[in-house]
Amino acid sequence: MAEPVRVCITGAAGQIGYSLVYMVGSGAVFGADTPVILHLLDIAPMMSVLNGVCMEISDCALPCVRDLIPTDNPEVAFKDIDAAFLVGAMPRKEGMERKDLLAANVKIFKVQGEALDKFAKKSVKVLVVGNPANTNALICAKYAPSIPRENFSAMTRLDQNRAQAQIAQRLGIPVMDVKNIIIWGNHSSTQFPDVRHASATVNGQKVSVYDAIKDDSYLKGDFITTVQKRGGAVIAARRLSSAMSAAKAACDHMKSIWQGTSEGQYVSMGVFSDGSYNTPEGVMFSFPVTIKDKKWSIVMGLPIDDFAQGKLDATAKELCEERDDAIAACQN
Ligand SMILES: NC(=O)C1=CN([C@@H]2O[C@H](COP(=O)(O)OP(=O)(O)OC[C@H]3O[C@@H](n4cnc5c(N)ncnc54)[C@H](O)[C@@H]3O)[C@@H](O)[C@H]2O)C=CC1
Ligand SMILES: O=C([O-])CC(=O)C(=O)O
Repeated sequence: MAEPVRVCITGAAGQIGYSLVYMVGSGAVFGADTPVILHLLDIAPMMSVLNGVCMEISDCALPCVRDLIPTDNPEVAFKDIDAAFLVGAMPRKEGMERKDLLAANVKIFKVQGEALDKFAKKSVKVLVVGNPANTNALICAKYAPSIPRENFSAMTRLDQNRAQAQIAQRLGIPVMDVKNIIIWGNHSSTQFPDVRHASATVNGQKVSVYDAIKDDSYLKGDFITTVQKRGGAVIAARRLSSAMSAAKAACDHMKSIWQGTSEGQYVSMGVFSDGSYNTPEGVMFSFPVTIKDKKWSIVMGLPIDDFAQGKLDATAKELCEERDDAIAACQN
């Protein structure tokens, strides 16, 4: 068996945590032959619930789980970790936008950035899930200056999965036959789910999604708004935000980092913008990326038409506003 990977999951006593701890423990992310030591962080009042989660994980008798470390102490949670899923944060309720969570959540990511800086391995890969995810990831990285900023990313994989599922359902094909849908920008209702470069395999033939769907007004209208508003639709239906699908997407995201992307395929994640595609440098912008040896590269050279450029500009503007609000909130 390989060397154990130390993995921290924050908010481990919460909704997403309940699915995520199991999925990571089952070997779905780091591989069925890789043992994991799970560092599970939550706040002090949740320790009894967290102990219950640990009892259940133990009762699952998962071969990959080498050890469980439940704690309310960030030093213990982040000590020498290789990977972190930063989930612990307040979820939104009906009627809120994700950015309404900024004031409540951003300081958590400041404190956790400082703790990662002190205690985690410098090679740690940090995935931020807690909302507003892009801006929380930016703040977390800012307060962890000794860790390369490329090691931080924000989750838009749930949006990618949602978009892929919508297209597959519309075409009546399996989800795996839809490839390379892109989520640009913020994990918010300004995100741009883009199928212009995506392909679908229909009746054994690989064609562009545009040619397969043959409905421009759907692809530029209802498709985009359905994906943008899917989180809100789940909240309206469940009275709780997406949890199982969020945990699955977090696993997909970290697995892409750990195991790389396959030839010809890209995935979307919020990463530091270097100004590519005329986006504002330094915000955490969701781009299509390929990954090799745990390092991501933005897919370059995709043509952007006027419609797409308008969408990119709108989500970029929102990210700049969130960044400014978050930096101000951290100084109070
Ligand atoms: N990026 C994405 O695609 C998605 C993001 N989310 C976000 O994920 C976050 C968590 O969602 P749920 O699990 O549904 O919420 P939840 O309320 O069920 O669980 C959150 C857990 O985090 C804990 N927590 C709070 N402050 C903490 C801290 N400082 N350190 C450690 N743990 C802390 C809470 O005690 C709680 O157990 C929310 O912000 C939600 O909006 C949810 C779905 C998708
Ligand atoms: O919508 C929410 O607040 C939770 C979330 O981020 C999602 O489901 O995409």
